[in-house]
Formats: sequence, structure tokens, C-alpha cells
Amino acid sequence: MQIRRGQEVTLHYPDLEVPAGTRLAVTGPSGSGKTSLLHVLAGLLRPQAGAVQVGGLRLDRAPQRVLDAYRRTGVGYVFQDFHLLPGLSALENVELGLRVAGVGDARTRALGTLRALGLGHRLRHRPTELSTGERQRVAVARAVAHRPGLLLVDEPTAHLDRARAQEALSLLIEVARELGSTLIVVTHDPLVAGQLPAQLSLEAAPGAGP
Ligand SMILES: Nc1ncnc2c1ncn2[C@@H]1O[C@H](COP(=O)(O)OP(=O)(O)OP(=O)(O)O)[C@@H](O)[C@H]1O
Repeated sequence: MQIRRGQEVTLHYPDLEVPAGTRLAVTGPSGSGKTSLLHVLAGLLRPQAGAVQVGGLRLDRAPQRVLDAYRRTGVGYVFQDFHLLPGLSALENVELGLRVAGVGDARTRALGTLRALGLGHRLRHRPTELSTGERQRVAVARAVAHRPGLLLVDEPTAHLDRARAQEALSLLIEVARELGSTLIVVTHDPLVAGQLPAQLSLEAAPGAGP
């Protein structure tokens, strides 16, 4: 697969097949295209060449409305900076994600997910009133509440100390196992990568990086 980013950068990816339920770490130097790969798998970006298939769906040639529905219902994405809406409480952030995914009884599902992730005492707090680890758990709750088959996580330990990083990784592995979801984690951290059973190491892109 090949993705063009801007005028100068073209990212080339090796062929790879990931069986459903795999827990995969994606590593590689800065600029090698780790986040771009997550964007393709989330249906946010189309490759210029090559094929990308998730389940039975060819993401590279699916009509836009099909891709949009896939992204809303089939994918959970935990962004590096969480991307929580600052004006909404933890509960409202998760609830909104469920409504976007078209899940009925979003309030009850959001409550259940946040409580299961140990955030029952932070439901009404806004993101600025939460610790970094708590914000991340809200982001994980929002990503998994609609029970996606594919969970994509960008640098889950970037903002955390070692103990919190280990907790965050264990939580992601546990949640993915419970859901039976495929888990793909982009990471710079060898300790994180080493705890996931499958690895994809990307090479520096020509013309990219420092
Ligand atoms: N929206 C964009 N427009 C133009 N170029 C982009 C865009 N997003 C990323 N790029 C470029 O594509 C290349 C790969 O970026 P990407 O963020 O996927 O790499 P990465 O491996 O995740 O890097 P890092 O570890 O630094 O986050 C970089 O050279 C980057 O500058």
C-alpha cells in the first residue's frame, strides 16, 4: 500500500495480513507513517495505491458513505491527545460517541462503560477537571462503548509515567480481549511493543522525518 502525504512524502507499507483478534504493535521512526496507517485503517484516509481490507470491506474503494458508516460503527480510535470535547462531561463525551454510532440507549451504555473502566466517580467532570490518566480512560471508554471490531490506539503511553503507562496498556489489552476486538497500537516505547504478541516495524520514509 502507498499513501501520499502533502507534495513530498509518499509512504510505502509492506503487505501484511492481520487475523481478527490479533494484538499488534506498530513501531518505527518518527515520520515513518505509523499514524497515517491508523488513519487508513480508520477510514479517514485513502491510499493512492494498493488494497486495504478489513473484514469483507475494501477500504480503498468503498463508497464514502460506506466508509463513514464503517468508521462510526466498526472502529474505536484512541487519539494520542485524546480529542475529548472540552465543553462536555466525561459521560456526555462517551454518550455522544454512541449516538454517532447509532447505538440505542446511549446514556445507559455510556454509564456502564465508564463505570467498568473505573470512572464512576468522574462522570460529570469535564476533561480539564480530570488527570491525564483519567482523560485517557474516558477516551478509551468512548472508543470501545459501541463495541467495535477494530480498536486503534495512537501512542497510549506518551503522556504517562511508567506505572500509569503499564496500567493503560493492560487496560487496552483487557478491553480488546473482552470485546474480541483486533487491537492495533502505535508506539515508540519498546516496553509497550514488547507486550503485544505481533509486531509491524515500519522503515523511515524517504524524504520524511528530521
Ligand atoms: N496531513 C498531512 N499533510 C501532509 N503531510 C502529512 C500529514 N500528516 C502526516 N504527514 C507527513 O507524513 C509523514 C508520516 O507522518 P505520520 O504522522 O504518519 O508518521 P509517524 O510515524 O506517526 O510519526 P510520529 O512518530 O512522529 O508521530 C510525515 O513526514 C508527516 O510530516
